[in-house]
Amino acid sequence: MAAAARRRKIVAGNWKMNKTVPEALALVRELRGMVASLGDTVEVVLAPPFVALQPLHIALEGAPLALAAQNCHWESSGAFTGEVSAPMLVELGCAYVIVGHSERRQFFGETDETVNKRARAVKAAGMTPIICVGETLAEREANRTLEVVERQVRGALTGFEAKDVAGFVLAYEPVWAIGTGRTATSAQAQEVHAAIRGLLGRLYDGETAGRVRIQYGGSVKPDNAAELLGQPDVDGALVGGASLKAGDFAAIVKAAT
Ligand SMILES: O=C(CO)COP(=O)(O)O
Repeated sequence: MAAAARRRKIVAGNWKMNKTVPEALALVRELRGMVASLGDTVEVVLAPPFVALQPLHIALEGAPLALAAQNCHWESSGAFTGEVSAPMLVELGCAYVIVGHSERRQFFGETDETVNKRARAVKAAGMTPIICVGETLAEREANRTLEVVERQVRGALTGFEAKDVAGFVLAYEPVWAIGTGRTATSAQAQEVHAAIRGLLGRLYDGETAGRVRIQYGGSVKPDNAAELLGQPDVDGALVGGASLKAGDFAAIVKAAT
């Protein structure tokens, strides 16, 4: 597809609930040099825990590494003990916010509706949502993968216009591949990515569908990244475990160049 050439690959490290602030700073010190030497053909994003955002924002000044938060609330302020809002994250230098990660859907009651509300708050604050979708093993085995993923994409994008969506990042993360070492094959990933892009074409238009970047996530490692990232509709990776080691993460970024 001609549009693929216009999509700059995006590799993001989702650190989940890992790394204290000193550990986060140490990892970034190692990563900075490794990633800088790879040029700017790939956009590189780090999603540390909330508490490390401010220190990393300072540490990353001038570095070609963007920051993402792992979640945010949909209200901009108020009586929501323990929550963090989108305007607060902008202040800390976040360009992206991950919304709807399967761990949040599984453990924290996230629904298609709340994912949509969070994505709206992210957009309203001037950041870009990285919207996660993906089926469970039971859903895949019941041949419901595309139905589930399409429902999640439609739900997350409710109320958005084409001009908003064109800049969004979606992440296809099959739940059975997350943290299991069991990666989707490149063919399985490409099938779902192409289906998502087809849906975007139906919901909006071909131009918009051609611009949305769709990451794959789920046990992406240095030894499988090139194969996955070589698929025509795979525009990057959302990396969990392997993003906690500078050498592994840099190798995955390199595979995207
Ligand atoms: O959930 C993920 C990224 O958001 C993937 O995690 P792993 O790379 O550890 O499988």
